[in-house]
Amino acid sequence: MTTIIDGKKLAQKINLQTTKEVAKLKGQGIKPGIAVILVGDDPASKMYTRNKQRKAEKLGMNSILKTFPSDVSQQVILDEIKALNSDDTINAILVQAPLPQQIDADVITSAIVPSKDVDGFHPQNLGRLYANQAGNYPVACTPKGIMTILKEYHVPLVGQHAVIVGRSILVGKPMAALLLNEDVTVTVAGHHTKNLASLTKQADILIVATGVGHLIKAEFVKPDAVVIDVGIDHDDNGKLIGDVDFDAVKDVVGAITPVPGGVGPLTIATLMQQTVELTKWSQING
Ligand SMILES: NC(=O)C1=CN([C@@H]2O[C@H](COP(=O)(O)OP(=O)(O)OC[C@H]3O[C@@H](n4cnc5c(N)ncnc54)[C@H](OP(=O)(O)O)[C@@H]3O)[C@@H](O)[C@H]2O)C=CC1
Ligand SMILES: Nc1nc(=O)c2c([nH]1)NC[C@@H]1CN(c3ccc(C(=O)N[C@@H](CCC(=O)O)C(=O)O)cc3)C=[N+]21
Repeated sequence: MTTIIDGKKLAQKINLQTTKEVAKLKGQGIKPGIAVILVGDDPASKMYTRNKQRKAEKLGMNSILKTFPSDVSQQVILDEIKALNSDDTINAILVQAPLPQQIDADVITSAIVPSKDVDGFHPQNLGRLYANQAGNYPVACTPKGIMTILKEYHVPLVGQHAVIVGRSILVGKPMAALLLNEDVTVTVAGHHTKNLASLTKQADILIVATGVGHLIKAEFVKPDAVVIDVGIDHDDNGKLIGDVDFDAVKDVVGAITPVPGGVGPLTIATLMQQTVELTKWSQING
């Protein structure tokens, strides 16, 4: 029997813990705050940022959304980040990807103070993750949420082979580091990878984050593998689909995340959880 991983249920469990943490901080006169910067008017990005805002408010946090037109200059965004960096009511800053061409994502990423970098994109935070440093620092929410899934479902990690398809700073690279830090053997594939199916078929844990709808078919997976589908795409009828052909793959593998209702809800729940963590760490570090 294939386990269909219930991301919504797990997200609710995390949100409940977050609500309790927020209440505790409230007793100390502290309210966690998150700021989201959205550039342009892509409808999907708008919807996600609105969802994040609503969730933050529901959990009792401060949430502000700063929107800018798609032709905004890089300097305007940098000035906004500077203001948020020194705003004591804001503990977490997220700049929604993708950014328009005139803005250099690397410059933006490095401008966010590492202690408010809720996406874990800042080179200092990424470096600490890759070095497997002890201590408190933020990690990209989607990979961190996937680790929560793997642990909740008691997926064996040590010595297992994970194949990650996709190598972005948002998902693939931090995912690889998190798994390496847990003694998993990791292979990372991208669009140049030869014989993708023969590679993914070797995976005990297969994590796919490409944005190519239904890239992974039944012949790409090993029986009993654990399949984590990060991708968000739409089919010809506008229906939301993942990177994995769910109906074809689900009967072959041991466990699988659906889209929707898998990784997505965990990303949002982890974002909120990490906003609270950043708030607590800022109290410790002053
Ligand atoms: N559910 C959730 O919570 C989240 C979902 N997403 C979704 O996940 C997907 C990926 O996001 P993100 O990482 O930001 O995307 P990017 O576009 O930044 O990266 C996509 C990656 O996929 C690789 N890729 C593309 N096509 C292929 C292919 N045919 N075979 C193998 N590899 C391929 C690319 O390889 P190369 O580098 O070689 O070009 C690249 O590394 C998107 O659909 C996004 O919407 C993202 C974040 C959170
Ligand atoms: N700086 C930055 N950080 C991000 O984490 C980030 C980003 N930029 N840009 C875009 C991607 C995409 N992303 C998603 C989050 C939640 C769902 C989600 O909740 N999905 C629901 C479905 C929602 C629907 O119905 O469309 C689900 O899968 O169940 C999806 C995608 C975060 N991203």
